[in-house]
Amino acid sequence: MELRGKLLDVSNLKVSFYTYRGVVKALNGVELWMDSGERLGVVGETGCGKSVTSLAVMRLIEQPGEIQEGKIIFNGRNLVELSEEKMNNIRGVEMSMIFQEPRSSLNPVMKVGYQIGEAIAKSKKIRIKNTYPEVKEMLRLVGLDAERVMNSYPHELSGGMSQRVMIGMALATHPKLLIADEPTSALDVTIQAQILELLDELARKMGNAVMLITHDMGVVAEFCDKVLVMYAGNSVEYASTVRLFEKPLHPYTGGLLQAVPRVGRTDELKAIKGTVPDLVNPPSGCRFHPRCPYAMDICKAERPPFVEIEPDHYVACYLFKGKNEVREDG
Ligand SMILES: Nc1ncnc2c1ncn2[C@@H]1O[C@H](COP(=O)(O)OP(=O)(O)OP(=O)(O)O)[C@@H](O)[C@H]1O
Repeated sequence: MELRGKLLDVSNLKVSFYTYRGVVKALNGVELWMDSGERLGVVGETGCGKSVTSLAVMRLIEQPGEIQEGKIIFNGRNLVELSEEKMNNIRGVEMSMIFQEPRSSLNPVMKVGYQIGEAIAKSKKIRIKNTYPEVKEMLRLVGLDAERVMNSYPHELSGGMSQRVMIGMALATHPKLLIADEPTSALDVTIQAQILELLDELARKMGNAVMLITHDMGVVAEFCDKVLVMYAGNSVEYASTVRLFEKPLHPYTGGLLQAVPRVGRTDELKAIKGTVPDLVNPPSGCRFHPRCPYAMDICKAERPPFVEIEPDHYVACYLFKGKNEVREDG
């Protein structure tokens, strides 16, 4: 099988959660890929499966959830098939993750320096006390007063400082991939910009790829090379950021972009009509069809495949076939 991304290539990823309400079919065949050093933005409305996708890539889906099908090829290995022991040597070493709530990922009763030291010790198989010079350097790199922060407990740090610590911890092992799940959503607006700038600078310096999960298209425009748009557990559009903003093809992407506020814009923001579907009983065929102004009979019957419409521009929509646009009323 030819890989679409040299670093990461996720295909037909299906994840379900077995709840008292029924089976939540959260991911319904997600397609996603990345090259080394690339930044991919993953966007879509709440509940579309962005977080579940990133957790699945880290193999962190827990009960009642389960990866049911698909491949996650990372650096030449299919993570779906790896033992937990092997996965443990990859997680936090070759790929790391940062979350929206930095403090919830830090251990409240351990000093920050020790926690970063632990991460480095694991990846280098050395003792924690031998990691301190590196810990200090990392804290300096993320713009913190190393001496002070090393000896602090998480509750002594502000939200922005904690996120800096998390970034330092995630990058201390020089991972090939950093997954950032809404890393700035819980922070003040001014701090958000600083954290993004820091991520940008460090990823550039260290050359790691970044998967950025966000609902903010402005952040995507600024930070990402490529964008994946998800809807109700499916990949619906993938393109370079420039191309996606210039020529969105999927009706859902069009709606998402129209919902972005822009300076100087006087027309009313058009949110996408309708609501996200219940994933216990998702719509048949294309899960977007009940909200789509262009829905045809086939959209209700069959799930559209994710196909390349023009070089490096993929869409899952029956309005487009191969390289010819066939939308008639758009
Ligand atoms: N532990 C769980 N148990 C049951 N359902 C879950 C669980 N975790 C996620 N889901 C379901 O999986 C779907 C995808 O959720 P996910 O958190 O990935 O969405 P998201 O796109 O990241 O949303 P948000 O932007 O709100 O973070 C949702 O329908 C959600 O309810």
